[in-house]
Amino acid sequence: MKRLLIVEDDPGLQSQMRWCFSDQIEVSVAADRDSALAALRRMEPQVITLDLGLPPDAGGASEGFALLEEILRLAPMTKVIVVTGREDKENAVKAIGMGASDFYQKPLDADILTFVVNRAFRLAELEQENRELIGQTNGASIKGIVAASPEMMEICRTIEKVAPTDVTTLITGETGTGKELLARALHDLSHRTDQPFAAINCAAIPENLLESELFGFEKGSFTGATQAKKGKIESANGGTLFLDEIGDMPMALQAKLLRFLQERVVDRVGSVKPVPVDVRVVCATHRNVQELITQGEFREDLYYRISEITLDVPALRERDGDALVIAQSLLKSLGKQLDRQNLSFSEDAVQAITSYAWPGNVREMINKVKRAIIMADGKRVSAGDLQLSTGEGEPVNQLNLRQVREQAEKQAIRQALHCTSFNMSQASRLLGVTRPTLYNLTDKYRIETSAESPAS
Ligand SMILES: Nc1ncnc2c1ncn2[C@@H]1O[C@H](COP(=O)(O)OP(=O)(O)OP(=O)(O)O)[C@@H](O)[C@H]1O
Repeated sequence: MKRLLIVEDDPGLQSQMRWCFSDQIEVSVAADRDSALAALRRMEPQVITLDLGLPPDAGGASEGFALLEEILRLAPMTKVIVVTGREDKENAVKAIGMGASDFYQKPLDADILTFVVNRAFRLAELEQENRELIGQTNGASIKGIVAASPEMMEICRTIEKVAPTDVTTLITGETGTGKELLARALHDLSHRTDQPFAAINCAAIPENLLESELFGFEKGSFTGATQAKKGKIESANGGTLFLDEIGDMPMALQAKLLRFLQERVVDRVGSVKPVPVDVRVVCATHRNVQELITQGEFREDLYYRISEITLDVPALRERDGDALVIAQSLLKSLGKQLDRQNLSFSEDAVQAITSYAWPGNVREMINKVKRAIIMADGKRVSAGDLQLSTGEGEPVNQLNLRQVREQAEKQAIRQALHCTSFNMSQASRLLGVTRPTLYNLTDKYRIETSAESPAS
């Protein structure tokens, strides 16, 4: 059923708008922020029309913007159409920038309003279908990337599309989220795969050495330069150059890098003869580049050059289901390396892995799992071995009770399956449901029912 929420404080307009929609659409009306949020939680509308001028700031737009932000935080998939006055173009543009999907200008025109709302419903429907399709494809198909979440599936699919092209790609995300791994995947899946992949960490090399590391130098160009040396860019010729922590590159070098990206020639330090180089450039940073630009620490023109495509890698805690599949995969691979095979996680470990926030992401997980493999007594790895507490996760920022219940159900099912080594009969007994019910639930939540890691 299509569900529309109209947020409008003018009773006359409320009823006029209501009349525009057929019986096929369930319409609710809210006149202020609190009742709009209550309706959002209760009915989960796919589309909301939002008058920006709400009380107590009916003449301005501050209350409308605050509500828009809150709606998109709680239910980011909602299509919000902002309603503004005829002269209010600036606010409409600002709202679109914040994530509203469309805008509509008063006075009311029933035909245009129905058209805009129907278009938003269609968009919501297509996005939902797309999410379902992504959910049906199992696991990440890219070698070395373990993932189960729709977020990472989408990233893998983008990587597959982008890899064969030469577009300069910027990968952003917290430390340890797998940015370098994805950069390597871009290289491996490209026609450059047999050529070099040269990586350089711009934050790890002192400023005065970075230039010669990147661009190389000629013999005698500075004290100690007893012979000429190729830089990283040249050594990546034919292949891929990975510039890690690009946000930390000093301003002076940013200018030189920009010149290289525009002209595709390298000027070695101390040389007057530019060398042509053919590389595909992939950059990564954990820093907020927009902020760096505002603070004058990063060149805006360079940003546009390096971000022809941007991949935002979500933190591990934001990826539904990834923590457990990655932990399982690490237990297997690191267990083999450390000669402690056939280990499994205990129930409290599974619980702790799914509820911990993983601030250091996969890198932190690698350290914790490695430690746990060494510390575990017997065949079971406990939450204590992982140095994790077994406290319950707080259901913060959840939309409503249904969402909290679904998260809890998914977590309990995954836990039961892992604890019983994917024996459906035992898992269903553990959960107090019948086997068919468990199958229905694993289908509903698209939970893996075999021990096979969904991707590797
Ligand atoms: N989805 C994943 N599946 C398997 N291993 C992963 C995954 N994501 C990250 N890793 C592993 O975690 C470690 C950290 O990943 P990586 O170095 O790519 O992160 P990063 O985002 O580049 O980190 P930093 O910003 O600190 O450089 C690597 O050993 C990588 O192989």
